[in-house]
Amino acid sequence: MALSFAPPRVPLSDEDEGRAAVFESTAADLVGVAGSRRCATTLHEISNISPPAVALTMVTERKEDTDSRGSNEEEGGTERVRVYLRIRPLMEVEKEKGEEQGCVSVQDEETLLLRDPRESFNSKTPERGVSQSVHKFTFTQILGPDTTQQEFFECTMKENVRDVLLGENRLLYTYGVSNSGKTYTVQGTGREAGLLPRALVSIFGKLRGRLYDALDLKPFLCQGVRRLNCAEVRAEEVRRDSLLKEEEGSISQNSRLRGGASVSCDSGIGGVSSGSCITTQLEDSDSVCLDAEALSHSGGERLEEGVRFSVWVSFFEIYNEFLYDLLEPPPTLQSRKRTTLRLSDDRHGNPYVKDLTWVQVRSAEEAWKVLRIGRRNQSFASTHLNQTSSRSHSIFSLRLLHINPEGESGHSTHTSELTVCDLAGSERCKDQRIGERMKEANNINTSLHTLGRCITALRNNQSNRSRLPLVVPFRDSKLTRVLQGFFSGRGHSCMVVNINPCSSTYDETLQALKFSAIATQLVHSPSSKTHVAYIQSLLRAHGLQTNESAREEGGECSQAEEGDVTMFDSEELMRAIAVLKQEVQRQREEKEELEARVREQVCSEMMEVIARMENDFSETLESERALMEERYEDKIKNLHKSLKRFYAQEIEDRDEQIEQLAADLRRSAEAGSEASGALPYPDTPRPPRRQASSVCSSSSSSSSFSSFSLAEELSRVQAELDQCRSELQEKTLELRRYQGLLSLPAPSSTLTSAVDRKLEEGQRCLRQLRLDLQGMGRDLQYAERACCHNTSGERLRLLLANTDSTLAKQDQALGELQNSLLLVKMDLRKKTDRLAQLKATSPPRAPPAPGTCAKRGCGGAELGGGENHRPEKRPFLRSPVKGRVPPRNAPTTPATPHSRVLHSHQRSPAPGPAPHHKGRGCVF
Ligand SMILES: Nc1ncnc2c1ncn2[C@@H]1O[C@H](COP(=O)(O)OP(=O)(O)OP(=O)(O)O)[C@@H](O)[C@H]1O
Repeated sequence: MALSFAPPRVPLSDEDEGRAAVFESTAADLVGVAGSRRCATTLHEISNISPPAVALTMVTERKEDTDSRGSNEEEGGTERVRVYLRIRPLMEVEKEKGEEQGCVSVQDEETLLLRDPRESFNSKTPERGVSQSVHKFTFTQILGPDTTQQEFFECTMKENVRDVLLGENRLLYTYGVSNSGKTYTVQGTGREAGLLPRALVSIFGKLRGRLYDALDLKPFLCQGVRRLNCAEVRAEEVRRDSLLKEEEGSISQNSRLRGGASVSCDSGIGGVSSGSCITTQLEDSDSVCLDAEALSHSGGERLEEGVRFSVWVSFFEIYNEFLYDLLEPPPTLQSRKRTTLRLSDDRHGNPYVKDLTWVQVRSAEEAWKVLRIGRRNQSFASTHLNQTSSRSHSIFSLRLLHINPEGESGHSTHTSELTVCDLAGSERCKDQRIGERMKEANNINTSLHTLGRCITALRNNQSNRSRLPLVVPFRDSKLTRVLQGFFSGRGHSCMVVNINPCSSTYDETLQALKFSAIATQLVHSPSSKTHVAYIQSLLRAHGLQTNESAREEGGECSQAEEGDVTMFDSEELMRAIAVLKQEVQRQREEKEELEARVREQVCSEMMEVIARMENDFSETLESERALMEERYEDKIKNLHKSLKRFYAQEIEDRDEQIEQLAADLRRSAEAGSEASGALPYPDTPRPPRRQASSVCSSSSSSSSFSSFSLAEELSRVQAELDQCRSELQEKTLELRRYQGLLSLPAPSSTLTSAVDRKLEEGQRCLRQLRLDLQGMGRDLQYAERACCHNTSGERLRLLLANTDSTLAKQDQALGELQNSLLLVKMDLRKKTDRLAQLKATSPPRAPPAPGTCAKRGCGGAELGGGENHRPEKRPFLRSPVKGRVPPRNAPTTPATPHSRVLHSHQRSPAPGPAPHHKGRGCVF
């Protein structure tokens, strides 16, 4: 087994450290809570109001005191609970069993490392997914297996003894797994006396010559009873009994146990003889060897002159949640049942054991004998872990009565107490197979668990002062009730954790250490004495004077610093309560104000944060928007470019077509001029206007009317117009030919002039049409631009309306043109009639010369002939909008292509190939 204070002899190799996780189960980091600024501030505030009560009836060497406490003193005067760890050595038997697996190693004086052994429950059920883990614990001090009892006493108990002599209350309790050495630590064996006998020797060594004569105690008790609590009153009774029956037995007159049991105290053996080592022989098999001289002179404190002491001891156990007085005689055969004791609260609310026997002792030996008697009555049993396992929690208490018979205010008293608690060892219930042992184990574990809960709750209350304090479950077990006072400000506690390094009890050891890790975080509760000074200062601050302060002013020595609230009479207490209520009210108001301020600040900060967030958000949005805009600009540009390209191509194609048509036109015109008798109608088939407009209408019925269809329509219209123009030109030429052929009489010249007028009108209309077409071209370009820049339907609709109106105008112009042509036709018919009349009246003419239009009846004979009389049967010019000339009396309805589509529910004719017009026989 490797255990030392130097760097651990079983160090973790690099490899190990890499593999094994270290769980810091200690409060090393949280220890700061104890000395945290908040805690320190709180206590500092209290100490401002109420300066710490200066001790007692003793003059102490404070410097040394402070030095010796060293780092345990936290800032602000708060002291951390001291937790010592003692590791017992492995026994030979245990070594033979292979219990030594190096699971316990000491890193330094304060740090312990536990590494899971192979067979431990912890390694089988990995914690946080780590199969083998190392646990780290920190303690006030770690004492290894080589530590002697004397060293351990010096380290742990000596300070407690000094404090008790100074008038403080102290508790030392041992905690650990069964068979870990708790009883050995407290009581010791053979020459290895434990803490308790050493403490007794130390105390009595200090009190040598200062013990109060028991017979003289009576007047003091009468005077000082006001200052004693119930337990002390009980002690007084014991004392009285003892005095009344002093002649009984061989026990010395002031050493009598209640209930008849007596301790035979042979002063010849037990006397504290100066100088050498003494041995108190209690039983043949048991002896304790103490260096009394060394112990009695080990402290640096100096007792105050004139103060005398009276020492009382008690010893009881908590077995299966029942309290038994260990100084009571064991049950006889007749009365097998042990008497149980009850717990009560004194008038200050402090629990005490009712009817407990207190024995006044005058020497360490007497006290030790009392302890040994009690130990005889204690419950021990053999378990699988320990041959003499304690089955109960045993509590040994020593009370010091500080008496100052020559004090200025008469007999002043003060009580201090040293309690040493040897807790029963925790163990696994399943290991106990006997019913009684199992029950004991259950009760032991339950009470230890409650102790753990109390310490955890205390720790939480100390570390989270802003929250509502948790209820500390002291009442859940007898053990915690008995020890309650030491955790609530009546005194300080100190814990000794015992462990054995056996691997078989590793899991229990780990649990015990985890519990102790919580205890290391505890801070001692402020002394209840400070309440007295606090109340006094409060009353003084409110201009109220207590009797105590009046006495002080009268030159009397104050006892307030030593006393508790009982030193105030009821009136003073009522005043103090009223003042405290006011104080509570004031603090509540302050708190509310503070809360309101904090809320306001939080609100304003939140608003700022929200405003900042809003700004950031809007900036982000803005940048996003700019980015999007940029992106869409690019997209629009690209679209614009591609549209431009597309329409440029379209326009190019159209221009080509126009050029082609123009070329065709020129060719046909040339052909027409060459062959004057040729038919005046062009052969080029032309899609009917109506169909074109229907196609246009059908395309316009689509909601996504595109400019492409407009362009198509436009090109189609343009083609038609070109065709019309060419036909018109042809007809004009034909007319001129007719004019040339006819030598009209004078009255006919008026007719021809009218025809000319009409023709001019037709030409004007054509010009107008051309202009409209140009306008449409412009609109088309504008539409293209609109498509590139703004594709909104509204603008398209506007363009469409413009185009429609242009088309309507065009239709109208065409209609007018048609009318004009009809008039021309009528005139021509009249002319023909006139010619026929003229022919009939005039002499026959010579046959027409070759080359004239005999084929088409251009000659006079033909003109009057019936078979070739087609001109009057057919229209002179096909209407570009077939059937679109409304009847004269037809109602005026919107007739634009777009409006037709919008206002009509008739299906548009399906777009198809333009019907081929068969010659000039087409009827409009
Ligand atoms: N520091 C030590 N040095 C030598 N032996 C020790 C030490 N500590 C304990 N032992 C021995 O270990 C054995 C068990 O010790 P002890 O009875 O004190 O354990 P325990 O914790 O009180 O057990 P239980 O809780 O069951 O009562 C005893 O034989 C004791 O002498």
